[in-house]
Parts: sequence; structure tokens; C-alpha cells
Amino acid sequence: MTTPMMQQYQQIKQQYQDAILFFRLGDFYEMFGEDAREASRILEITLTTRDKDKEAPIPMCGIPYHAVNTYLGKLLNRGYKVAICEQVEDPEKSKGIVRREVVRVITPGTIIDKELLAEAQNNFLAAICQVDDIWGLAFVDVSTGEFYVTELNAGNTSSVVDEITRYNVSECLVAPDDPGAIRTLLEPVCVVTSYPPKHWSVKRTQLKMEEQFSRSGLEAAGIIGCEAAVAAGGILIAYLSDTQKQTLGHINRVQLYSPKHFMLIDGATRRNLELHTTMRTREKKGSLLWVLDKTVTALGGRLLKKFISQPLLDRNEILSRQQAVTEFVNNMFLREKLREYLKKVYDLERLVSRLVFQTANGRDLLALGQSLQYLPLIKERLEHAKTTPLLHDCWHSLDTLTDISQLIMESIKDNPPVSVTDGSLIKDGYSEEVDKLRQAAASGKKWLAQLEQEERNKTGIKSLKVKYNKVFGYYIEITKANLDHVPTYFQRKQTLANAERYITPKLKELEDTILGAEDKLVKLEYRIFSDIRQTLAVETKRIQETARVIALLDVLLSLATTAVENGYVAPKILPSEDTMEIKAGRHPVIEQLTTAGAFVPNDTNVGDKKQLIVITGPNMAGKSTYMRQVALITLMSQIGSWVPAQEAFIPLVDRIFTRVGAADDLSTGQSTFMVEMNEVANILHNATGRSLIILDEIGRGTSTYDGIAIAWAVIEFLLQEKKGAKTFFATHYHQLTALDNIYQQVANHQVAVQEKGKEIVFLRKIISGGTDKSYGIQVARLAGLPNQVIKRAQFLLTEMENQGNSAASIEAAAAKEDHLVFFEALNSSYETVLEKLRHLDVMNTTPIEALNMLSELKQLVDEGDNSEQN
Ligand SMILES: Nc1ncnc2c1ncn2[C@@H]1O[C@H](COP(=O)(O)OP(=O)(O)OP(=O)(O)O)[C@@H](O)[C@H]1O
Repeated sequence: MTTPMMQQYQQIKQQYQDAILFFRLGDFYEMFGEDAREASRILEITLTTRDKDKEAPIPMCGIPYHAVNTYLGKLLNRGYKVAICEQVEDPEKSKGIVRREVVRVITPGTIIDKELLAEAQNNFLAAICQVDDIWGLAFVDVSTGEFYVTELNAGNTSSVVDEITRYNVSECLVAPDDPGAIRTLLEPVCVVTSYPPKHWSVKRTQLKMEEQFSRSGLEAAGIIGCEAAVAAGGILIAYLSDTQKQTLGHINRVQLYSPKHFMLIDGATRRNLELHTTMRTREKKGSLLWVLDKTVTALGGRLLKKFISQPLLDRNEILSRQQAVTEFVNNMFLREKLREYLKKVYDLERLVSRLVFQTANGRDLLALGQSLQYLPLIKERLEHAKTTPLLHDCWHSLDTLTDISQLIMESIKDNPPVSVTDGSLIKDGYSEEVDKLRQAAASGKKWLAQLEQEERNKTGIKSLKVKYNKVFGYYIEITKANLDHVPTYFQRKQTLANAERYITPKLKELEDTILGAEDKLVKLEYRIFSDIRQTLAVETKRIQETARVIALLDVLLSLATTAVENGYVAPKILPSEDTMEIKAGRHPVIEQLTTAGAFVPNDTNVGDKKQLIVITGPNMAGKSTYMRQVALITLMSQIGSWVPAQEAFIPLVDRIFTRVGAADDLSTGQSTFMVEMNEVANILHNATGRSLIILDEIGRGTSTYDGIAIAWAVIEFLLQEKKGAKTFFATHYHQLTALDNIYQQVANHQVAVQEKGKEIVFLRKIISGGTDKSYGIQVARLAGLPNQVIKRAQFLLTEMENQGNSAASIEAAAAKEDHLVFFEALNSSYETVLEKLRHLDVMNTTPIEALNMLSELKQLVDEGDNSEQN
């Protein structure tokens, strides 16, 4: 027979089948059945059983409630959802089994707990929904309250994936019937959840959106009539109320954006240009974000990431940001002062969500109050920069929230405890009632001490003590040796091995006053604190608006600081058709990673006359670095930043495409060459005459002739079909340099190197003209390939250059050389000896040095012989 508690469990579990149910039992969250099996494996906790003696014992495991976040984090990271089921009535007051309810379902996209969130990173939940031939997309960050919607053409599923990657979404809701088979495309990118149930209608989603943002809010955002966007938004709202179980007041503003408003950067380009993390280690260090991020608030850190993901397309908007950055570059004092104040500002966006969820504690409020005190100072400083329009807007919209900081600073005690139910939250002087109770509790303790002294005097028992425990309250303890002196008005309560415990009517009376006062005080403080928290939650919109200004200021200041520290210039932003000219441009990241002054700057000129630059040059010369540098300077210009160059004229580009390096995508079962061709196809389909295209060694994943043929045809297509697209094409196929004889829009460039005997020196300088030398073997030698391999390759290369590279001639060459290599391999010191002789300056060698050298060479040859024999 199932116990009533297990019946209750099963009823609740029934409704949350896709989540792991954390079922609160006293101080533990327990899991049962399949949930327990799964959780115990992932969380590495012991799996036990309930009703061991019964026929079908139920697997179970548990975690202490106070350590819940650690365990939650592990499950969410693995993509699980967790339903938190609490006891929702006081067990002491309940009749029969205590009532339990799921109070929140936490999913990877709906985390708000600060311990589980990365500070400088948004945590987005997205929904995708197709209405007719349009995709609606909606994004929400529950921890900050941001809510965005947009629409895309349904034919193009890859642009949906691009948008989801751009937001770095943690969880995405897709319809269970999944019309565009989008789930498979998204699964490598984020957790995909089927939602909503089939019977959901566009009408219902619209109602949900109106409930959340009001009709006028939707009108103000201009989204009435955007059915797909509204539908996606409504699905998000519905999912949030299903999981969060409460209205979310901090999500009060929806923004419709047009992807056309921002430069679209696909996932491959984002990775290739290492915008947020490096390709190899996936770390921030070594990325563009790493160079530009001098933000001092978590709010600013998140916004800067967004800026980098969403370069602008509107020249005026770019210039307005650039002007603000310039203002801060030119005004060091203002810049440093503002940054100093901003450092003190707390994560206002995330705090707001904790106010709404009522999870903010005394420390959160105090931190809020303290940081708000800097707002008037910030506003005052901004007054000096009012002539710059964007900074004027910041100054104008910065609400200093003095009423809020005053309320907090007057009411919340310094150093409040973490828990909000243990008292010590409310400052003296804020509430008369609190003061009175606090005094009563404090005096009570004094009275107790007096009573103890009085009783000692009366009884003559020096060791008499007034003590306290939770079960008996206050009592007087007398050791066994003194029992004879105990007066009759002492009433015995408990006997211990060597002492007796008593109470007296007076002690009882005092106890009532003290305990009553403390109990009342804790309750009253909690009530007042909750009221304050509630009052602040009502001010959500104002705090959010201020948070937006603070984040923007922080990012502009960060860009200015980087510009000053790294010696950047303000680029001139030109219309798309113009020529891109960069004088002495540098790669923003590589220059930081090389020793100061070691980076070699290079010029760029591409556009009107020469639209496509073919870059040849040895391996390791700096071709990729150069092309990425052009892309990054363009991107930085369009986010409003200054750029690493002496001078830069940047025409607006609508997209940056890159095809750089080879990356296997084994997770989707694609080969290196297939990935390469997919990326090239994407570029050829989607680039326009206003795009910037970086193609690094395309075609190298297949045989030489196939590769050359594909590369040639791709270039022709770009010249004919994407007129004006500024393109850089790095290649080892020197045959492609012939293109500039045929097409006047093509220019050949090479990266200069200097030959020194067998060695090469990289000059890192881009010069005009093509080269047919790869120096691959020299680079391989630098990389430390065994001498034997290098020599052999050198021989085969010479043979191929003389005889052609047909299979037959290579075979003939290989046969010819075989015994020679074998002979040379007989003594492994051969190359070292030769090297020493090569570097020997005979004319400047004394006889004794010559003798020493001879002996050294002999020793080397002997050692070589010995090692060959062993
Ligand atoms: N302008 C420069 N100044 C200083 N160092 C540079 C410069 N350009 C490149 N480098 C250094 O040279 C290294 C190799 O550059 P890069 O990868 O761009 O060469 P590559 O020509 O694309 O090589 P491959 O053809 O083998 O891919 C870089 O990692 C960087 O450290």
C-alpha cells in the first residue's frame, strides 16, 4: 500500500514528468524512482531505497536544502530541468499530511540565482515560432528582465540559428511539430525544449503578451501586427509563468529589433574572428572582448559583449557612439572619475529580478543603497559632457534614485545577516516598535544578570547560574554539592548527573518578556524588510532605466580607456560604396600578445578600384593575421570604437563573412572539407556587394587541382555576382595570381620574407605582387620535424619541380632517393656536424680552436655511431 506521502509525491510528479522533482522533506530535498537513479549518478550521491522490505522498493536519494545550489548547478549544466516542491504550510499546524506544491521549475534558461550565473554574461531563454512564412523569435533574460523579439524569413533556417547563436542562448523553445526541423540544427548550440503544447493558438500568445506588457506597451514597441514575433513572445511568457509560478514585474518592456538594424555575424565568423573566446581554448583571454573589456560593472560587461555581437549599420548611430567615446578619450579626468564611481555600482539589473522574486536579502539591499549613493555624483560629472548628444541623453535619463537610496540607508542595518528571518536587519531609529522590542530584549538580559546575582546572594550558592536551552527556556542550575541550600520557591524542572535545574516565578516572568520580545522582534523585522523590498520592487522600471544608462556609460568608458591605452584612432565612417583605407593598421589582439612594438603595422586599400585582394606568401608569414585585422578593425568601427591604426576610412559593411582555417565538425558528422564548402556556400548565397569577405585558403581540403579550380571559380563568382564586395583571399595556390591579368578588380599582394641561407626571416610586411614560394619545408624545419624528414621532403620537392608531380615521377624520385636517405640516416649526428661546419668562420679561428672543434666533431660522430648501434 502506498503511503499518503508517496501518493502526494506521485500526484505532483505526474505533472512534472520532464523535470527532476526535488521533493522537500524537512531539511532535505528527496528524489524518488527514475529521478533518484539519474540524479544520484550525476550528482555522485548515494542511492538508497525506501520501503526496503517491500516487494518493489523505491530508489531514493536526497540533498540537504541549504546546499541545493551546488547540486542544481550540476543538473542544469547537463541540460536538466528541476522542479522545486516545497512544504507550503507549517508542519506543526497542519492536520494530516503537510501540503506541498511546486513553487518553481528551474531550467537552463530560467536561472536567477546569483550563485549559478556568470556575472558578465546574460542568460537567455529563446522561443521560435513559425507563422505562415515568417519565423518569430523571442529572447528573455529572466535575471535582468531584458526581452527582445524579431522576425525572419522562414525560408532561411540558418539565419534563425545565427540569431540564436548571437544571443548565446542557454535554452530554446521549439514547437513540438518542429516545422523547419530546427531542433537538429539547434541541439549542438543549446538545450532545446518542446513547448508549447499543440493546441496553442496565435490568439492566446497575443493575450499573454498583452497581459505582460499591456496593449499600449506593445503598441509603443511597434509590434502589433508582427504576428510571428508576438507569438514567439507569448510562448516565452507562457513558459515563464508555467515555470516561475508568479508574475514577473521586472519584465516590463519588450523591444522589437530588426536584424537589419545590426550587422549579422554568423556562428562561423564569430568563432573565426575570436570575438568572445579563442577558437582553441574557448577562453576570453586572446579574444577581441578581452582587449576591449575595461568595464568595471557586471552590467557594462554584459552590454559590451552585446555591442561586439551586434555591430551597427546606421552611420549616425555609430557616429553618436564614437563621439561619446571621443569625448571620454579627450577628457582624462572625467573618464577616470566616472570609472571610479561606476566601480561602486552593484549589478542593478540582476538585483531587480531578486526584488521581484523576493529573494533579495539584507546584504543585497544594502549594496543597492550604497551603490545608488554614487548616482548623483555620476550625474554631476556628466553635466560636463552634455554637448555630446549620446552623453546628454545619458545625463538626461539618469534617475539618481535618491528616494530609494535614502529609504535603504535609513532602514537597513550595517552588516545584516544572510538570512532574512533571523532579525538584525532594521536600523535603530527607523521603526519605533522595533526599537522598543529591541530594548526590551536587551534589558531583559540585564535583568537576568541581576536576578542571578540576587539569587546567589539570597542562597549563598556562588556557582548558581541562569542558563538557557531551546527545550526548557531559562532555568537556574545548581550543582549537586549545593542542593542543601536550595530554597523552597525553586521548582525543580530537570535532574542531571551532577546538577539540578530549577525555575522560579520571577524567572518565568522574565523569560516571557525576553522570549516574547525577541520572537516578536524577529517577526516584525522580517515584515518591515519585506515591505521595504516590496516598495523597491514597485520601482523596478526606474531602477532598470538607470541600469541601462550605467551599462552604456561603462561600455563607452571602456572603449575610450582601451583607445587611450592601446593608441587607437577614431575611424572615419564612410558610405558603403567608398574605398576602405587603413594606414598602418594593427591586429588588436595579436599586438597585445606580442612584445611592445614588435607588431608590424600594415596598410589596406580595397574597394572602388580593387575589390578583391589575392594574398600569397609563405606559411606563418602573417596572411591570416592581416585579413583578420581588417575584419576586426571594420567590426570595431561599426560598434563605435576607435581602432588600432594611424588613420582609417571605413565604409559601412552589411556583413562580415569569414572562411578561416579548417575545423572538423564531428558532432554533426561533417568532414573538414564538407564544413569548408558549407561555409563557402553560405558566403556565396548570402553576401552582398556591401559585404566584407575573408577567405583563407579555400580549397585546400581537397586535391590540388580540385582546390585551385574551386578557388578560381569562387573568385569569378564573387567578381561577377557580388560586385563591390570587399574580398581578401589568402592562398598557397600561386596559380591564382594570374587572375589579376584577367580582372582589373583583382590585386595581388604578398607577405614579404627574406631568405638567409637555408633560413627565412619573416618581415610581416604586406607588399604588392604575388609570390609562388611557400617555404613550407623551412617552416616545417622551424617546427622541429626530424632532419631526415626535412631532407627527404626537400629532395622530393626538387624532383617534382623538375619532373612534374605525377604519381609516376614521384615514385621514380622516391626510389632514387631511398638508399641515400638510408645512408644519411646511418649517423644521426650528420646534420649537426654539417650545421657546425656551415657556421665555422675558418679565417677567424685560432689553431687551438680548430683543434677543439675537430675533437668535438669526432665526438659527435662517435656518439652518433653508438646510438645507431644500440
Ligand atoms: N604583422 C605582424 N607583426 C608581428 N607578428 C605577426 C604579424 N602578423 C603575424 N604575426 C605572427 O605570425 C604568426 C603567424 O601568422 P599567420 O597565422 O597570420 O600566418 P599565415 O601566413 O596565415 O600562415 P599559414 O599560411 O601557415 O596559415 C602569428 O601568430 C603572429 O604571431
